[in-house]
Amino acid sequence: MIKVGIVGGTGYTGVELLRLLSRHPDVELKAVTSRKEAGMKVSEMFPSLRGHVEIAFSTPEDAKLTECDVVFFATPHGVAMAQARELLEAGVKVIDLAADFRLKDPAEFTQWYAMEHSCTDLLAEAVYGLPEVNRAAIQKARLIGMAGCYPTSVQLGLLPLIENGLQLIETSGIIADCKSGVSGAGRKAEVGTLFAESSDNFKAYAVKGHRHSPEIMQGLSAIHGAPVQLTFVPHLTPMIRGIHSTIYARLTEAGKAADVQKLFEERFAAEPFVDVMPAGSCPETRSVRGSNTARIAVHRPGNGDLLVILVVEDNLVKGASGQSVQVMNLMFGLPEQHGLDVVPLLP
Ligand SMILES: NC(=O)C1=CN([C@@H]2O[C@H](COP(=O)(O)OP(=O)(O)OC[C@H]3O[C@@H](n4cnc5c(N)ncnc54)[C@H](OP(=O)(O)O)[C@@H]3O)[C@@H](O)[C@H]2O)C=CC1
Ligand SMILES: CC(=O)N[C@@H](CCC(=O)OP(=O)(O)O)C(=O)O
Repeated sequence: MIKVGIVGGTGYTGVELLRLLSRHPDVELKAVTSRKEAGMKVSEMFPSLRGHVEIAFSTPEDAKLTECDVVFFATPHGVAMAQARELLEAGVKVIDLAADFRLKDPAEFTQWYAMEHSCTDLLAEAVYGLPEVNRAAIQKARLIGMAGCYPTSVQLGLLPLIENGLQLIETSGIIADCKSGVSGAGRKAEVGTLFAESSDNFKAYAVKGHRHSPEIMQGLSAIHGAPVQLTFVPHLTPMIRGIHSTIYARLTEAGKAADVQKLFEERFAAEPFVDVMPAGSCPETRSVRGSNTARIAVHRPGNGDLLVILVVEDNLVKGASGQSVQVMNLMFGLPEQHGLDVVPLLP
């Protein structure tokens, strides 16, 4: 059994990890932390886990994390980088759901996250947690910086078109118009996520620049092998879960001649968690709710030169906790689907 620790078990991604790992056949939950709720039984705080999770929250200091095989950080940015070195030195694998190990350039990290990076020497070793791109490296890794929620959807939507230098779309001027449910902002109290503020309302935010822009461009440029430029605009929608990304890209002459539907179907045919929908489809966020699946549809309106790619995912599952369980499975040589065989919840 893999001994698992979770730092930050009271947040939305933490409780989602608990939900998934409690059904995982190869996992033993050793420690779940909360500074505020230490001592309380997990199932007392989250009755949905009664009968599934028996342990109580402990403080990060009392949690005996060095006795685990792997520790997930479901914490705000800046927490994992303070503890990663000690855990790695104790032989514990680290999976950070926050952004501490996503950006390779520490100056860029400081620019977007307004804090110094405290272990820049680990940045080169850290592997970006997006299995459809980095599967082989993840299998060998001991430190993972999980892909962000929006960046997962945008990179999956563009992957088949630009991989390994492919020139099927113009690699500058791409637009990613993305919408997220409110759980994307986390469980902490904030005015913007109050019911009266976020329900019956719809708005863009961070239009001037969102911290996922550099992550998306770093990832796409690595996939392409040359710079990729994109404008990313996030929106807050009155849903609880879900991300819907609409990506606009201009086809090159080679792209106009290609069968893009077939290209997507073939690229993702062997991927357990990416579903390419039939031509003409419009995927809905509720078709992936609670599951680790991303669904993609490709359109070419009016047979023109603009490609429109639609991607939906559950921000808390494929966008965070589910994908990190997928990554854990790869790191421990387990079947990728273990613990993730969940049918989406309707309505
Ligand atoms: N929500 C989403 O859709 C996604 C979130 N993420 C990322 O995952 C991380 C967690 O997000 P989310 O679950 O939404 O956040 P929440 O705000 O819901 O939860 C944060 C958790 O971290 C704990 N925590 C806060 N500060 C510290 C600290 N200094 N040391 C130890 N524990 C701490 C909190 O518990 P306590 O204060 O009691 O210790 C709480 O359990 C974030 O970095 C986020 O960016 C990634 C993808 C998607
Ligand atoms: C709706 C909402 O507020 N979403 C968050 C993104 C989700 C998140 O927490 O960020 P990571 O994926 O980087 O970990 C935001 O825009 O800041």
